[in-house]
Amino acid sequence: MTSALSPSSGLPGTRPAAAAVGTAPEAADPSPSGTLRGITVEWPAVPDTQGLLEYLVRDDVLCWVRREGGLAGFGEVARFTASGPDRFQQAAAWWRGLQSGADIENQVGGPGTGPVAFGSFAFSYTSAHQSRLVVPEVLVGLDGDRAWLTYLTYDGDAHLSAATAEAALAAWVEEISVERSPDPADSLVPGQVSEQAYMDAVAAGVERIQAGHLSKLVVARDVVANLSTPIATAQVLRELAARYTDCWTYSVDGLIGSTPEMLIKVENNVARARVLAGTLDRSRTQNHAGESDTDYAQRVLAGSEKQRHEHQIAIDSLTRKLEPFTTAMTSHSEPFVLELPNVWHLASDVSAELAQDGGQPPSSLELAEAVHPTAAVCGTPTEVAGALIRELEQMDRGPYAGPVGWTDSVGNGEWGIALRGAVVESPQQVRLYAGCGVVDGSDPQAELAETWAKFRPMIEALGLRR
Ligand SMILES: C=C(O[C@@H]1C=C(C(=O)O)C=C[C@H]1O)C(=O)O
Repeated sequence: MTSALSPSSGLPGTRPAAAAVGTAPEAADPSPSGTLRGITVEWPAVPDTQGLLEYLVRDDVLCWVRREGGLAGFGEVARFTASGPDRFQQAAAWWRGLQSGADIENQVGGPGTGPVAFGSFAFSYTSAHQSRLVVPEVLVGLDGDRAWLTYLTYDGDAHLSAATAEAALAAWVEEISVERSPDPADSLVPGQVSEQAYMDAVAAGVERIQAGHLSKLVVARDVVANLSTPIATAQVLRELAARYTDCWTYSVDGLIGSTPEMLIKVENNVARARVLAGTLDRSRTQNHAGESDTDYAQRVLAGSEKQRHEHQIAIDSLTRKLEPFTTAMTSHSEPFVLELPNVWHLASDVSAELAQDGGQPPSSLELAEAVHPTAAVCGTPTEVAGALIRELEQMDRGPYAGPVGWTDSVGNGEWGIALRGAVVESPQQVRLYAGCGVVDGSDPQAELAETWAKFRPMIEALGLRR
């Protein structure tokens, strides 16, 4: 297990582009010097037309965006990295420590105001990948008609006001990242898990399920995009956010994507989750004459014993892990069909009142740790599935299928599951990940096809073809 801590003095606009996820963490630094100071002010200047998408202009933007709302962060005043089984607890302790000495004037209040950390956590406690929390210097937040701007600094002489916050933001967005056009020389090549290896792993998973070792397993693979010119991350994020409006578009330090699955959201003592399991590729289902798309998806997904079984396993795993933290929990009695541009999913929304243990409800980060990994991305039982994933996939998932999102200083936050995404390993190399739930009766060829449907959002946003 390792951990590293580093601050940055962060004059507005002076930091280089954020390191890609695949690179080594910055050298450990003892602690940020001085006091973290900050201000959150109302921000009436967010444009009506595209909302937060207007701020996805730099490749190093930190973001969490859905339907024009969410958070966009610039620069960096502090970061924490860790790996191993304690990565969540270490990150939570560091985050609490950072707050305890901070001097913040929060004129707005509510989730996402005051200091915010964006984060991404490795799927596995065995992963070499560094989980991280990154605290931006400037943050723009938009939630319905509430918009705010936060400016943080370790500079004891900095004047904190709406005007200086605005100037700090202006300095960051002055320099806009270049766009790129698709190039015929761009290519998509097999990653660590070839198509054949993937199908073999699915078949082996089905055998173990039939032998009674477990009831569900999620098997994933990767493909690599080799780009002839550097990726234009901001452009990719804007495309994802504009197209996948029901998803949460994320960007944390080179981990980018648009996830349809909410692991856990905490807002004022209420926790919510969106559980997905059960998938139908929309591109393969053109001919269902006489039946509407929705009826067709409803019949094939909700009407399928196999899909419902897989879905129920995923819900049970979440509710079982969430239950100890709650006083009441509700979920749809029937899953609904979530329509995305690439696929339909069977979906269930869960919401729960959080228990106030000694006056303090659990934070979003604590809950993310408690519920990760759900059966939607690992399997059931968790330990058996986790060990089998390591044995069969033979790849380090890194941050794929781990929690990605943000937390504020009072524990509100949103942690999605890092799906339908990619890791920018270098400006011209991007690794995409996708996986499928395997149960008794799963067909390796069909699961392979489903991974292509799940790669599609990133493939298209990168301007590639299969
Ligand atoms: C594992 C992924 O997706 C998960 C698996 C699903 C399934 O098998 O039906 C559906 C949604 C997600 O919970 C992925 O997108 O990589």
